[in-house]
This record gives sequence, structure tokens and C-alpha cells, in this order.
Amino acid sequence: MASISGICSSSPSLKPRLKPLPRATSLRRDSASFPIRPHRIGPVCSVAREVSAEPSKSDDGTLEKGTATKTKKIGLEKDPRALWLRYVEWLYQHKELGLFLDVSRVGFSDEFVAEMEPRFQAAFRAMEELEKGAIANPDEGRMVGHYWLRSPHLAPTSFLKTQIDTTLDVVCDFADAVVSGKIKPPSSPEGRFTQILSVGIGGSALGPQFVAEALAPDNPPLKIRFIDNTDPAGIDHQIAQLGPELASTLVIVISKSGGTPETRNGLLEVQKAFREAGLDFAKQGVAITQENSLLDNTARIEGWVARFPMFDWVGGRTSEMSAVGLLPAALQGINIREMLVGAALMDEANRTTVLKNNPAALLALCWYWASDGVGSKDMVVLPYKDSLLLFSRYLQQLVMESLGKEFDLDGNRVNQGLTVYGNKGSTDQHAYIQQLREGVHNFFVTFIEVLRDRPPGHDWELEPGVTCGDYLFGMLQGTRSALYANNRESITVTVQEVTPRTVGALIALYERAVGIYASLVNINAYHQPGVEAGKKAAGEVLALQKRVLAVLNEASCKEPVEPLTLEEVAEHCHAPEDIEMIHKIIAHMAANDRALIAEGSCGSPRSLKVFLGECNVDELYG
Ligand SMILES: O=P(O)(O)OC[C@H]1O[C@](O)(CO)[C@@H](O)[C@@H]1O
Repeated sequence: MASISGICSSSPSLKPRLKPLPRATSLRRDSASFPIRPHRIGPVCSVAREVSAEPSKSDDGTLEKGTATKTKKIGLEKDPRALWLRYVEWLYQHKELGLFLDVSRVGFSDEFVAEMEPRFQAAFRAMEELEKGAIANPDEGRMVGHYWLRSPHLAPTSFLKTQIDTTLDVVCDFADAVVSGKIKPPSSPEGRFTQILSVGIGGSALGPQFVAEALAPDNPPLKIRFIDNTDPAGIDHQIAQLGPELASTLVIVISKSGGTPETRNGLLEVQKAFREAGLDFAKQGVAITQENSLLDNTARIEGWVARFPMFDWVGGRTSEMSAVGLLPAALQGINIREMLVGAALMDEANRTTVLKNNPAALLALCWYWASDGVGSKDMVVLPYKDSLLLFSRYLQQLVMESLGKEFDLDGNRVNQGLTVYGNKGSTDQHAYIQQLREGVHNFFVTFIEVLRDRPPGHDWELEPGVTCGDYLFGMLQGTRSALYANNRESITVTVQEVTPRTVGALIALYERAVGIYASLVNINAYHQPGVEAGKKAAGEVLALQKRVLAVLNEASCKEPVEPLTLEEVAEHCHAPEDIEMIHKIIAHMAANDRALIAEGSCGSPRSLKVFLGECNVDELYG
């Protein structure tokens, strides 16, 4: 197999830099309820508000209101000749990748670009430092190294380079051995693995899901299914769909931390299904996780088929080019080295400091312009290709988990973010494009266009001179024009075909755009502190549920049984302030036959009296 090293030209630095990223000054939202569009100048603007100076900060770091100075209202450029010139002037092309980026339907002016230039240069410098091994994720004290995964020679130490190269080789060898039947399940009639069951969530699922949908052949060597939640019915459905093929299923458990509850639950449920089917899970289990995590230790102690590393310096949402994405893809017969080549080529293009020639920077420019640099407009992603359906869901995590931050790098409260949603065209034409065209103007669109409709030789004209693909093309162009005519801005990313190379390039394009945009607005794109609050609260609910169960158990062990009101349960739990949550816990338990209702109904909490169907004496006295 070809080596991917040598694709990118920048030379590696062997010394990790420990200094924080240089920071650009951010143009921030003032605290009035409407967003401010800073620096909007020039002839091709829609509604614009300008900020005369940086908003001042109050003592607690929040921004004070009242810095807007003037407002002007100008339409987007509509003159066809001027629009054509703008299209030609700004059209970006990556020849080798066959990728185009058209930003002409976003209304930034030359003055705006000029004013943003110093910030872009700062962002490029920050990215250069990041690639050399700076601690670009200061809150977690981590390097950010997903770019090295496709250009290992850029890794800041030879140790890291070797880790990347070795992992790639091991992934390829393992996938070859599984596909060829050299590594096989112990008790399958087929004598080889036929299915993959991937257990993981967030960044440990979205990339593999997107890539499988985009690139898996119609008859892959192994078909893939996903458990990406702790929904018991969803898990049961996946296991039921496998049926007897569970015996020939390779279960890949993916978790960087190795301790994510949803993933652990999925694993335990799958292991139970294996036990019930009389199968030995360890002979069919694979772990992808950080060394010495709980998952890694479990897999090692139980003697699973294989373990693959996840690196500390790769975040979940940028892990598609690590073992997380590469192993499932290779097992489905997808050319992962081509994916890496596509990503490496795109990264190389994104290293230029000439804004116009840097596709990721162009995207970041458009996002900043369209959303005022404060996320005031949502990004609607519309791929006109069924196989790219999951791209918007993949981007949702990449963009929103990276950019949705309360504080900037200086500790100011900024509540940054960029909302992403979308499904696919032209299907969405018949769902929500009505609102996009005529309704609330709170978005900009990204069209993803694929020029090749079908493999060569398969096309036919369903009416004279027109193919099915021509309709899809027409729908995209028509929607783009109709939106623009109503002052709705759009970006168009065009690729020739959906191939491993272009998918790798698309992923790399957006990873870099997110990083650059984060620099423009001065935030850390590589941590996710907000997710912890929900996880902590979930843990507290489960702890309360255990106390509720103990209290009900005690009452249910009495002779005669003593059903309790919600007030009584809350009092015995020493949690009167949590009575609403106790009501929800009991309603959930009652719906699952784990609590019985003696009087009243869950819809009338005050009249409710509950007990347990069985008394657990061991728990009571044990
Ligand atoms: O791979 P892990 O550690 O199981 O985490 C899964 C996901 O959970 C998060 O940490 C938070 O939702 C994501 O960033 C991550 O991709």
C-alpha cells in the first residue's frame, strides 16, 4: 500500500511549542437583544449595522450595551454583469481535488475583507503554531493534532509520527485479515465476519456514520450498524436486525475517554445479547480508545480480539482520520488511504496565507460576514446528493461543539456559536425551503453540489435532453437563485464525485474552517466544557432515583404495604426541593412497571400514592 507521507510540503518542527495561541481581538456582540453586524461596509450589503468601537466590558466580564453607531440598508448585488464578475473574481478551484468553492452569493465587500485581513493573518499564524505542536487547547493543556493524521511527517516529534504510521498499518492489516477471513468469529456458519456493530456516541459515531452513508459500496465486505445512544428500544432494534448474524458480527466499541455512559451501556447491552445467544463476546469485540482508559483495561483483561489507540491530541469530533473512522471504513471496503490523501491535499491548500486562495479561510470569512461574527444567522447545509445526507449532522457536532462557547480566550462572556442544520436537496424543497425563501431571515445556506450524477454509462434521458440528475441540478440552481433574489446569502461547494478523496477533503475543509473561525472570534475550538453540566446533572438524577427506590422499598416491605405520597417520598429522601424530579422519576418507573400506583395517576401528582411491587429484603437490611 502507498505511503501517505510526503504529500504535504511544509516541513515538520520537532519541538512542541508550549506557548498559547496568539489571539485576535474579537468584534463582539453588544448586549442589546439584536446582533450587531460589525464592519459591514460597501456596495453589496443587506441590512447592516456598524460598530464604532469595541464594546466595553463590565466588571464581571460581560459586554455592555450601546456601541452601534449607524445603520444602513442596501440590497445584495443584483446586476447580472456585476454578479458574474464577482463570481469569477471569487471562485476558488482546487484542481487536483476537482473541488470548487463559490462565495459570490455572500455579500461581503472588499472593504470588509481588507479590514478582516489582519485577523486572518493572526489566525493563519495560530494555525501554523497549532500544527507545530502548540498547546492549542489551553483549558485542557492539550496539543491539537488531527492534521498530522494525514500528514504524519508534520507531527512535532518522531514518536508521534511513528504512532500515527504504525496505527495506520495496524488498522489496514487488521481490516485485511478480517475481510479475508483470516481473523474469523469462533462460531459463525459463514466462517467470517459479515457485520460490524459500532458502539459509540458523538465524535465516536458521527464520522463513521457519515462516511459509511457516503462511501460504503452497495455490497460491502462487512455491513455496518450503529448503537449511538442509551435508548434500550434502539439497541434492541439493532440487535434484532442482526438476528443470527450476531454470531458473525464484529463489535467495535469506540470511546476516546473510555467512560462515556451511553457507550458503556451499549456495550453492556450487547454483551448481554451475546451471553443470551451463547456467544463469547471477547472473541468478537474490538476497542478503540485511549491507552489505559476503563474501556482499554476492560478489553485487555477480557482478551478482546483487538485494541486500537485513540490519541490524547485528537478530539472526538476531529477523529474521523484516526482509527475511529479508518477502521470501520476499511472494513467496509472503503479506500482509507485515498481519504487521507484527500484530507492532506485540502490541508495543504489551507496553509496558504493568501485569503482568496485558502478555501477554509473563505468559508470562515463567509460565516463571519453572514452571522456578524456572533452566530446571528444559522448555517443550513444542503447536500444535493443522497449519499451526503449525514454531512449536515456530522458538521453539526464539528461546528457547534467547537464554536458554541460561553467564554472567549480572555475570559469574556461571549456566548459564541454557529447553528447548523439541514438534510438534503431537493427533498428539503418539499419541507422547509418555503420558510427559507419567504420566512424569517435567520440563516445562510451552504449548497453541496456533486457534478457526477451516476457512474459513467448508466445515465439515460427520462425526457428528451433531460436526465434525472439534470432535475437535481436544476433544483439546486433554482433554489440558489430564488433565495438570492430574496436577499438570502449562500455558499456553494462543488465536487466532481463522492469519492474517498473528496470526502476526506470535505472533512478537512470544514475542520480547518472551524479552527480559523474560532481564531477570528478568539475562542478555544477544541474543548467542550458545556457538555459536562448535562452529564453531571444526569448523574445526580440517577443518584436521586436510587434513594427514591430505597425509600419505596422500605415502605413496600411493611405489613401491610404503605404506599407513599410524593411529599412523603421527598421527605424520606431528604430532598423536598427535588419533588418535581421525584415525580418524573416515579412516572418513568411506573411506565416501565418498576413502581406501582396505589392511588391517583401521574397526571395528578398531589393525589399520587406509590409503592413497589416487590419488597427487596436484602437491600433493606443488607
Ligand atoms: O469518545 P467519547 O469519550 O466516548 O466521547 C464521545 C463524545 O462525547 C463528547 O465528549 C461530549 O459530548 C464529545 O466531544 C465526544 O465526541
